[in-house]
Amino acid sequence: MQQLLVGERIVKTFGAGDEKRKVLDDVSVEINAGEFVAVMGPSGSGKSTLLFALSGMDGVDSGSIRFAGVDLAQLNDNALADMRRTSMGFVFQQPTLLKNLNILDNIMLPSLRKRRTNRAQVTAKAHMLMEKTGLAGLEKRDITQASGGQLQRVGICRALMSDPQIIFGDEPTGALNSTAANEIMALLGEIHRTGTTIMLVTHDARVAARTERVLFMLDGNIAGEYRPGAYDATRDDLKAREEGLAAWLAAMKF
Ligand SMILES: Nc1ncnc2c1ncn2[C@@H]1O[C@H](COP(=O)(O)OP(=O)(O)OP(=O)(O)O)[C@@H](O)[C@H]1O
Repeated sequence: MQQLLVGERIVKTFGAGDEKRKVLDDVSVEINAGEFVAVMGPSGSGKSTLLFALSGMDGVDSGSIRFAGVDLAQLNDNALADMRRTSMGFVFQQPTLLKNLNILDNIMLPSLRKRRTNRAQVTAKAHMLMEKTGLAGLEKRDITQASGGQLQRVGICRALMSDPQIIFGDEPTGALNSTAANEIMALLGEIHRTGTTIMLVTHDARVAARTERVLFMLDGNIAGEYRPGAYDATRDDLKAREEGLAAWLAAMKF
């Protein structure tokens, strides 16, 4: 399989003097094109920091990050922002949406900010994504009137507008009840099946069990990895995957 994202010997510290803390401590990681990866680990182990570093949202002290063969350190701020906008999608625990815009406009907004935008094409694409993600009919709905699961779908549609090669998710199901979380994971599974690479930080073993590879972070490094199996798991073997992952996490003392 072809590598899409490669982090080598990443070190990242926060603070200074006595407060100085190495949050990423010589982390190396490779993500292949088309993979579905979860990052788990105790609170404060560096999961979000790793995600931010790999996506170029935050700089690192040392080490290298290559995305699609491009060393992020070689890009200036504009080129890096461009790469994030065109090739990466981001889904957070709570999507940052504008309250004075309806669902459709929230999905379209980042795409309309780009130069040389064809509004009709952007609108058609937003409608297509809303259809695919079960939001059809809610175009004009005020976002204050949408459920948590619907808002997360809006965030996912927005992330998909640029046809990203990779989607980074930081606890994308963290604010949802289990039904909505399952629906969002099913949706991410469908997106993955179309070839999009996905990397999710999650505390939820049921979420991680639906991915192909689970990285376990401890004290700023990857302490181990587990493969629940190929993604196209049936409902029947999901339970077995969850049990297998739970046993592995217990062995990792999580
Ligand atoms: N901007 C920052 N400035 C200072 N310290 C930070 C900053 N961002 C993160 N940290 C610290 O780095 C450590 C790792 O944070 P990070 O958010 O990566 O952990 P995490 O594993 O994602 O945790 P959680 O599961 O609680 O979200 C924590 O101790 C955190 O307080």
